[in-house]
Amino acid sequence: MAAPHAVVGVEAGSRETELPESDPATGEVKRPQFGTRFLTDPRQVFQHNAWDNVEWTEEQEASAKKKVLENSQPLPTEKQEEYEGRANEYWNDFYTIHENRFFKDRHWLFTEFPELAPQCSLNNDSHPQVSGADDSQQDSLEREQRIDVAALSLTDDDAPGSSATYRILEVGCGVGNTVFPILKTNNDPGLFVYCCDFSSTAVELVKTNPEYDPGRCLAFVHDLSDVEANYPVHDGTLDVIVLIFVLSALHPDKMQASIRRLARLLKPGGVMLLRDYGRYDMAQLRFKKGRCLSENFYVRGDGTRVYFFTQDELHEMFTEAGLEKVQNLVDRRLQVNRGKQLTMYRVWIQCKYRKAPVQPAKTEGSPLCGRRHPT
Ligand SMILES: C[S@@+](CC[C@H](N)C(=O)[O-])C[C@H]1O[C@@H](n2cnc3c(N)ncnc32)[C@H](O)[C@@H]1O
Repeated sequence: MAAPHAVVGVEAGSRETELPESDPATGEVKRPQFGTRFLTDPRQVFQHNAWDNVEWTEEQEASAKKKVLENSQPLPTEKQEEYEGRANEYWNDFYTIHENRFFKDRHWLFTEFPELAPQCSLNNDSHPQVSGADDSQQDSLEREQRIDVAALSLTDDDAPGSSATYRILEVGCGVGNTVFPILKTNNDPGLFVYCCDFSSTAVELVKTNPEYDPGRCLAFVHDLSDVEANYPVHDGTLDVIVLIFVLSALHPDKMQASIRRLARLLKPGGVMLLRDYGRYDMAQLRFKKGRCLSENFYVRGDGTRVYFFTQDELHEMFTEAGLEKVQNLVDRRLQVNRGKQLTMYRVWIQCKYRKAPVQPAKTEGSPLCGRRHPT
């Protein structure tokens, strides 16, 4: 399909100015389900807010590549080190400014990732809106934070989630855009949701949310790229690990080890779910000179960083961690601001990779005729 209009730029890395209304943390726009509206007649482009599965022309791809190349001079090492060393402080500042005002009701979570609520039918009206914390919640937060989560004894039967039968971990949970819909939608009594972020401000916002239920959920501060740090779960015990727009925030050199570390936590048959930025997404093409840290890795104006993946890169990372592909797709969307007659080409990648289920133990011959089973 030919591009009906050029991508219209706003300030590089600015989340708030993306159009139409989008999530400041990820740039995604609310929509009920993916892949259902196709633009067959370019003259119709301003009839809807978004179009699915938009095909890029060769010229469009070449022009995106050129734009990225022109803008690929990396910042000096000292700057790079500063952004790496203070990464969580920049995210703390982000959440201090935005708090949880941008809570988004992500209905697509359960259509794209039914593993988040396998036994439950989706009630689209049931998701909560987030409001601020009161003083008593703040007090209980402070009490809870005195517990060092990583130091919890994993052999302790009272450890959070120890008796659960379905365990989900969300890494880089932010203010809970995924966690709270899961808690609301998945009413399996055996469910327990662990969630972490390296921004203590974000974790505080999760814990002070009125929907936070310590009987069903544990939020804790954790740096995904610190592969030596303990998680409050045993290896081989998680059913699902969720990574939504978080891997892209890590330094590319740290991604592989982080995925390998997470893969250890999955039980056989468990899945890792990812949705993240794809190569040549509008957000990448908007970055101006002086924002590139390394190939396809940039720093935004607020100090937070973002990488733009290809499907192959993610495939390699997951398979190197011992996982097998269930899904690896690219979601190309054309977002439209009808009022301003602007078009924006978005590229996201969605992956599901599974840890191999345990193979049933081989028996020697048939029990009926085997010598090991005498009657
Ligand atoms: C773009 S936001 C996405 C937040 C959330 N997943 C969502 O979709 O709303 C990226 C999140 O990853 C977190 N993050 C970045 N690097 C991290 C790391 N090394 N360990 C844990 N969390 C990290 C940030 O604090 C931020 O909350």
